[in-house]
Amino acid sequence: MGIRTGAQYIEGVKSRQPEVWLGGRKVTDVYNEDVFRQPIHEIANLYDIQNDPTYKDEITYLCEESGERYSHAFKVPKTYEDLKARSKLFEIWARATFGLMGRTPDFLNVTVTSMASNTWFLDQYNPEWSKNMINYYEYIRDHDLFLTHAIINPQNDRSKASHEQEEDFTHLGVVEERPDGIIVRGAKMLATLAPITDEVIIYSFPGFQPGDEKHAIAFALPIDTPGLRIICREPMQDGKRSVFDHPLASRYEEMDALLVFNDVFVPSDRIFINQNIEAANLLYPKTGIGQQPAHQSGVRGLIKLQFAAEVAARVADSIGVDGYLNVQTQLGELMQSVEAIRALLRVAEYEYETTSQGEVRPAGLPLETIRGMLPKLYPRAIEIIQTIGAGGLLMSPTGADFEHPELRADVEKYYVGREGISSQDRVQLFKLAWDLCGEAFGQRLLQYERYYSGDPLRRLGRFYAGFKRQNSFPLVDEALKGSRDLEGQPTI
Ligand SMILES: Cc1cc2nc3c(=O)[nH]c(=O)nc-3n(C[C@H](O)[C@H](O)[C@H](O)COP(=O)(O)OP(=O)(O)OC[C@H]3O[C@@H](n4cnc5c(N)ncnc54)[C@H](O)[C@@H]3O)c2cc1C
Repeated sequence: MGIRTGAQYIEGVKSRQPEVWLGGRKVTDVYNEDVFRQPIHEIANLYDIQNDPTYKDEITYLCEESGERYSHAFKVPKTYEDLKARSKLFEIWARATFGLMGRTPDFLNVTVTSMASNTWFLDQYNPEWSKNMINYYEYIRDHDLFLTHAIINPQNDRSKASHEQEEDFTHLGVVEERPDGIIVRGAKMLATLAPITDEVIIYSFPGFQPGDEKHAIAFALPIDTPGLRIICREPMQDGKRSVFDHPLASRYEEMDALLVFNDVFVPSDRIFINQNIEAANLLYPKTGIGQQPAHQSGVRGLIKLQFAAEVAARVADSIGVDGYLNVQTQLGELMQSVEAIRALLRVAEYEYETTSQGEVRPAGLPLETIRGMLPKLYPRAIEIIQTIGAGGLLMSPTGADFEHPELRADVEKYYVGREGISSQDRVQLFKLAWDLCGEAFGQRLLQYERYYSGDPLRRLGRFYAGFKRQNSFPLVDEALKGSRDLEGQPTI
């Protein structure tokens, strides 16, 4: 089939009935649920963009083998040009949501592509798993499917391994093996956008310990598989708020969910790892699924940071405070943050690495540096918007106030900005800023940037340990050599 349109994606959503729970109620019609409707249309827009003649050739490619056109997210990069083409896809899609939707289809499409192009890894354990992975990649590529993933165990007792949790199968695991598959029970988190996706893929961050065998699994299923329950977090908006009052929250809410598997059957051909601790722990580091999707996260994160920086600058300008040195230094700091991330991305792409299989990956060090820096730079950007907008962020009237004949003159007079900025312009801008920096919606966006790719603290610790393994700090050796006399003896 090749690339889908937005209408085809929506058709898919309408054709399914996943078990979705929202605020204590079972959702019977996902498409017509207020909270999901707009996000569904935002995702549909992405599929339409890839069919738009302006972008089509840039962000999709024609596969010589099948004669079909696929998204660049499904292409295994073999050259620098392939990486750049993929980067363009990430950028165009991220711009369409201002980087505010993190788990757009490209993220997991790249992840599965990376797993499938490194099946040498699964081959070592079981060639069937490897074959399943390749077939699954082809299936989601050919049908252009949208996946969610849940790779974290629920946050119960983090000081204990999966098999040590108070109750058996709190963490997802295999309860029964059958000739044609496995039955799984337990929970996994944190599946962003799950209710409006086509499929779910389950794998794990490394961390399984001896005794965790039954939990060490990886597989994929249709999102409406019987027994799979999706428990949504409390929505950040009700889906009915006006676009004028909540220009971002009303459009880009990415629902997050806990997945509960109530004795769910996983057919043999959808199993990628079955009860193998070593394979489950090494899948992440060995198959490039840290590095390749981090390319998408880096590009998307850059757009989001750039958006926040622009909002801060426009807020400052609109009320005439960007001539003050303290405001200028905050805005300057933000612009430099954006430039730093942009530069890191370019280095990651330019200094790409080629695997022994000939797959090209953006360089790991600069990508991981982005992952380390964004959890600090993005919250700082939000703090700067809060500081510059100050009390005005809380003072905006509503769209209904503008429309009321008795109030109209007041709201048009008392909410104007600097000369040339009308009341409505200023209020709209401040509402946009408040969605980003004040609303629960904005707080989730911040939490996303901190945690979307795991705990940033432990990542940073691992980054240093890895750096030390590969670097011997030769400059210090060189400097120490200088403190020796001409015969090479240490000087005192
Ligand atoms: C908005 C959002 C969207 C997300 N979307 C997805 C998604 O689509 N799919 C998905 O699979 N995941 C998703 N994630 C989950 C994300 O992967 C996890 O939040 C992340 O891995 C951190 O795990 P945790 O939240 O369970 O925190 P925990 O691991 O429980 O950490 C809690 C605290 O304890 C500390 N801590 C815990 N264990 C240790 C330890 N061993 N050593 C030292 N300190 C420790 C941490 O530093 C942290 O301060 C999302 C997260 C967020 C916030």
